[in-house]
This record gives sequence, C-alpha cells and structure tokens, in this order.
Amino acid sequence: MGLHYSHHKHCLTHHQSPININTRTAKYNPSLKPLKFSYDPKTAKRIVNVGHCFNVEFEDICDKSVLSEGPLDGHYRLCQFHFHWGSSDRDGSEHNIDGHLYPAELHIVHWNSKKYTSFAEAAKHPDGVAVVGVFLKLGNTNPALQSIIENLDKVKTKGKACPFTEFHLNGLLPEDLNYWTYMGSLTTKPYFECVTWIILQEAITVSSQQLEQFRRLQCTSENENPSFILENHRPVQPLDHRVVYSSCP
Ligand SMILES: NS(=O)(=O)c1c(F)cccc1F
Ligand SMILES: [Zn+2]
Repeated sequence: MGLHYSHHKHCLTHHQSPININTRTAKYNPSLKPLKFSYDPKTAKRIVNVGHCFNVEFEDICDKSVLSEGPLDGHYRLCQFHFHWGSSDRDGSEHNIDGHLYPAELHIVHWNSKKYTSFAEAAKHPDGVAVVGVFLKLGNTNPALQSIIENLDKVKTKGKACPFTEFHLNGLLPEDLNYWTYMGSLTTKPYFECVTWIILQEAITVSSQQLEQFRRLQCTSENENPSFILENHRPVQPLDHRVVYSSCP
C-alpha cells in the first residue's frame, strides 16, 4: 500500500487524506446513488480513549449496522466513530471546504464485509474502508452529542473504556445527505490508502461548551502527569491528480 504508479508521469503518487475540497472543481457524477444508512442502535458497545481521540465502538461480528449504495459496491459494516477537533473553535476539522475549516469533524468508519473479514484486513486494500465525514459547525448545543459527552469523564485517560449501548447514530446525521466523494487514506498512522471518503455537504451543530469537553480528554494514562488532547487533526494533503465527485450538480 502507499505509492501508486501513474504511467503518464512515470512517477509515484500518494492518495493521502485529508484534503481541501474545492467545491467549484468537484465533478457532478449522476451515477452516484443516495447513501443508505442501516444502523441498529443495539450494536453500540463502548467508548474507548485511544490516546489521540476517543472511539465509540460498535459490534461488527455481523452485518447488523451497514452503509450501502452511494459510491460503494456492496455493503460496508459500521465499526466505530470518532471526532477530530482543534485547540480553539477556529480550527479542528480535517477536511477543508474551499479553504474553510470547521471546529470539528465526525468520522463514521465502516469496512467492506463483502470481501474482507475484519477492519484490519480491509485496511490493506483500496476498497477496504468507507468513512463518512460530517462537519460540526458552531451553534446551539447538539442534544445528540450529550449522551456521548456525559460519558467522557469515565474515559478521561488513555486506555480507559466504558460501556455505551443503545445509541441512535442517525441522530448525528444532517437532513441533507448530499456528499462529495474521493479516494484517500486513514488520517492517522499507518495512513493506509484504503478509504473511500464520503464527506457530507451539510454540517451538524456543536456548541463551544461541548467542544471544551473534548479538550478535557487526556492523551496520557492515569499514572502519568496529565496532558490533554487539545487537537488531533491532520494537515491537508496534496490532491495530485485525484478528482472529487459530487452527488449533486
Ligand atoms: N481518521 S480516519 O477516519 O481516517 C481513521 C479510521 F477510519 C480508522 C483508524 C484510524 C483513522 F485515522
Ligand atoms: Zn478520523
């Protein structure tokens, strides 16, 4: 994985993420279908502090919660979602829209359960992973985030986990499900180029106070001197010769 050979330039190119999405050069693709989210709230399992962020993990031993249609062939099984944020409300998202940064970005992570048997295996293939990105814009307190935020004090330090069941993930999706899509990578180590990115064009809201709660998470374990996850967003990467497609004109 990693380098792709593009013959016409006899060079090796990267397909890394995140990127800046130029909405004017994104290409409308009429063959893109509407996204189909089929999430079962019972598959929510736990919240884990993984050091650079927290993951809300779902049971992924069978196709109970899947993403299908959109730009995808087959169905991709939900395995976790997490957020990226900044040290202030001025930045935090990983993808940019026409150079505009949002204060945070939600990533809903799925893997191709038609072809592979685990996320780890799927992450080694270009069609292995599908991540839905949802921007968070500053606004009123988002009630759908409250049930997550009120559990963060239980996973304050790196490695801590707490049970988290019965979560309605649809509550974190905006009304309008139009999207941009492009081929890219994981935005943290090992940066595998295995992701079909699906970035929703409409943002959901988050309040400044809710973002403050994210920044109180610690990247250190409980027996170390505390330091905080103040920000965890990767800088944008070169687009090279990739095209970003849009589901609407
Ligand atoms: N941020 S991201 O969504 O690309 C991502 C994943 F999907 C999975 C693991 C690590 C990671 F960074
Ligand atoms: Zn992410």
